[in-house]
Parts: sequence; structure tokens; C-alpha cells
Amino acid sequence: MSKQEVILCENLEESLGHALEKCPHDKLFILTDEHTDRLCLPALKEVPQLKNAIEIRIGAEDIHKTLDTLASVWMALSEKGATRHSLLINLGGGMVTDLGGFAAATFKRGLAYINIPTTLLAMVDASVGGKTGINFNGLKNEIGAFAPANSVLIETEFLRSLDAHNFISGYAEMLKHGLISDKAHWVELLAFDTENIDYAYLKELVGRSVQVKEDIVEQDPFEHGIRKALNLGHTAGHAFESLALAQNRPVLHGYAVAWGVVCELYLSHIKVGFPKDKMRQTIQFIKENYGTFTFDCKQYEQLYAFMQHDKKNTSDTINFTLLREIGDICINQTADKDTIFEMLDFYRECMGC
Ligand SMILES: NC(=O)c1ccc[n+]([C@@H]2O[C@H](COP(=O)([O-])OP(=O)(O)OC[C@H]3O[C@@H](n4cnc5c(N)ncnc54)[C@H](O)[C@@H]3O)[C@@H](O)[C@H]2O)c1
Ligand SMILES: O=C(O)C(=O)C[C@@H](O)[C@H](O)[C@H](O)COP(=O)(O)O
Ligand SMILES: [Zn+2]
Repeated sequence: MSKQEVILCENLEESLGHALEKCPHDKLFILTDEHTDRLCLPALKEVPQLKNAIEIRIGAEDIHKTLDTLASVWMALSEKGATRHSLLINLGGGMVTDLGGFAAATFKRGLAYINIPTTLLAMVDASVGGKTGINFNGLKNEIGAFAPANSVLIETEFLRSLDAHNFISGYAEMLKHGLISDKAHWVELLAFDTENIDYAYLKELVGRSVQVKEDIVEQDPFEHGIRKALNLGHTAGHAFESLALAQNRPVLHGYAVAWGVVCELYLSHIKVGFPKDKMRQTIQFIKENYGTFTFDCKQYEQLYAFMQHDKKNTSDTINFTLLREIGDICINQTADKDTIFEMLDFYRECMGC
């Protein structure tokens, strides 16, 4: 997989102008959702190359990360005469960059695309690294492809219109990057004032966070080994997300990841000795900022069944990424059903549900 260009922009319109020059194309398409169309697209109005761009707008949020939406994007590309030499710009959060990236990867076997992430989660995580896809059969990202964007242009000014829930959702992936990288980054993330945001400092943190992801993706773009570090919290987290969806009470991805981190730090503690004090400090931050996802022991079998679909698994064994210490990553860790149920007991006890 080719290394993608990731730019923390000082001037988005200028950076986009340069990125477009580096990507010769016939037609230009721009994918937005119903919110980024209104809140973010106007920021690009001065870019001359965008004057004739064809907009494709889809519904917002994960309930639209579906085959139907994907088909509607393929249809728009087809009807508006996209060729393999056309270029797609994805302007939005992770839902738009995941689905738009997959549409680009599959339409006529693949056209080039540029990501302009507009949520915190998409800036530090979803827009980078080439994982694209849609949800399917109640399972997260069940269908997809590894297909990196040509360029990723990060403009943190977009974050000023993001609501508090989506802000803190994205922050969970930053916390994950802190846990898998180094103690200093983890400490500064726990200390950040998430209620009175200092946007200049946030931009620095975004830069550090996305660098953690880039470094790992560069070593292992197709997740054969160390990239599994980026999946910390996701074996349990995706199961929570799928359960919530099945029960018609969807939760934001980052919240599910945060709750998944609670579970997987517990497993890290009992299986590979992650220090109790750091586990407690991280869980306290999560309790304060994410509240609790409630379930009871009657849902354990269903959660376990969702974990059996995790993409890191081989045959019938459920695969976790655990930590021996902050930044000391143990991939390919397994746990039997009894231990996974014990992990869920721990979650319910310490989160008070
Ligand atoms: N590919 C990857 O590596 C990767 C990594 C992490 C998460 N993901 C995926 O990303 C998705 C979640 O992404 P997300 O959290 O960005 O959610 P999202 O894309 O659904 O966006 C959340 C909401 O914020 C709105 N929004 C976007 N930008 C805005 C702005 N600047 N101001 C105000 N509102 C804005 C959107 O319209 C939407 O309503 C999930 O599907 C998750 O599975 C993918
Ligand atoms: O980039 C990665 O690799 C990740 O695992 C990042 C995750 O935050 C992200 O949610 C990803 O989409 C999960 O991938 P999946 O393979 O578990 O579906
Ligand atoms: Zn994630």
C-alpha cells in the first residue's frame, strides 16, 4: 500500500489546491453528508478547481453506513459519468470517509480519492490508514477494503461546530493512541480540559495523535501484526456497538471504544500485568466522560457471539490486543468464554450497571 500524504493544514484551500494538482482527473466529485454539506462545504468555496465539482450528499451517521447508501453513491457516480480517472473528495466524519473510500475503491475497480475529515474521530483515526467499508448484517465494517486516500487534509477549524458528544467520541480514539504509544501522551490526554476546549492546544494533540496512527500503519498497512494495536478496545467495543444497534439504541463509535477499553484494560491487567493504578485512572476518565453502557448477564451470550465476528480472530478463537504497560503492546492475545464473561462482570461492577 502506498504511503499516503497526511497534512495538518494551515490553509485548507491552499493545501487542497496543491493536492488536486497532484491528482490529475477528468471529473471531480465531492461526497458530503446532510450536515457537512451545510457546515463544512462552504469553507471550500474559494477553491477554483471545485467550481464544477459534482456533489453527492448522503444521510448522516452510522445508520447510513450501509449497502443501500453505498449503492446510491455508486449510482450517482455512474449516472454523472465518473470514469476511472475521476477523483472523489470525501468531506465528513468517519462515516463519510469509510463509505466514500469504499465507493472509490470499488467503482470501476478503483478511482483516486482525497479525505477531508471534519470530525475529531475522522481527523485522528478514520481518514488515515486506508481501512474503508460499510456495516453489514448488524456487524461493524463487515464489508470493506484496504484502500488509502491519495491525500488526507486535516483542518481542525472544522471542530468548532462539532457537538460535545461527537467531540468526546473522537477523543476516545485519541485516548487509545495515548495508551498504545507513551506515558507522556497518555498523561496529557487525561489532563486535557474536554469541557473548555483550547483549540490551539487541541491542534497540537491532533497532530501527535494522528502521528501515532501513521507510524503504525506505515509498518503494517494490512494488519498482519502491529496494526492490531490500533484495535485496542475494539473486540469488546464493536460488540457493544452491534448490541446497541440491534436493540435500537445506537451509540457513537468512540463511546463503544471507550467502554471496550475498560474491558480490555481489565484483561490486560489479569493476563499480562497492566498496572492496576493506570487501569483505574483510565477507567475513571472514561466513567466521567462517557457514562455507562448498560446491559445485564442475559446479554453475555449475544455479546460473545458478536465478538466471534471480530476481524482479528482466527478459527474459533477470539483475539484481543492487550497492554503490558502504556506503549507495551501485546497482540494476538486470546481469552476463553469464562474469562470473557468475567471481563463483562468486571465492566458492570466497576461502571455501576
Ligand atoms: N477507517 C478507520 O480506520 C476508522 C477508524 C475509526 C472509526 N471509523 C468509523 O468512523 C465512523 C464514526 O465516525 P465519526 O465519529 O466521525 O462519525 P460520523 O461521520 O457519523 O459524524 C458524526 C456526526 O457529526 C457530523 N459532523 C461531521 N463534521 C461536523 C462538523 N465539523 N461540525 C458539526 N457536525 C459535524 C456528521 O454529520 C454526523 O452527524 C464509524 O463508522 C467508525 O466505525 C473508522
Ligand atoms: O486503523 C485501524 O487499524 C483501526 O483498527 C482503527 C479503529 O479505530 C477503527 O475503528 C477501525 O475501523 C476498526 O477496524 P476493524 O478492522 O476492527 O473493523
Ligand atoms: Zn475505532
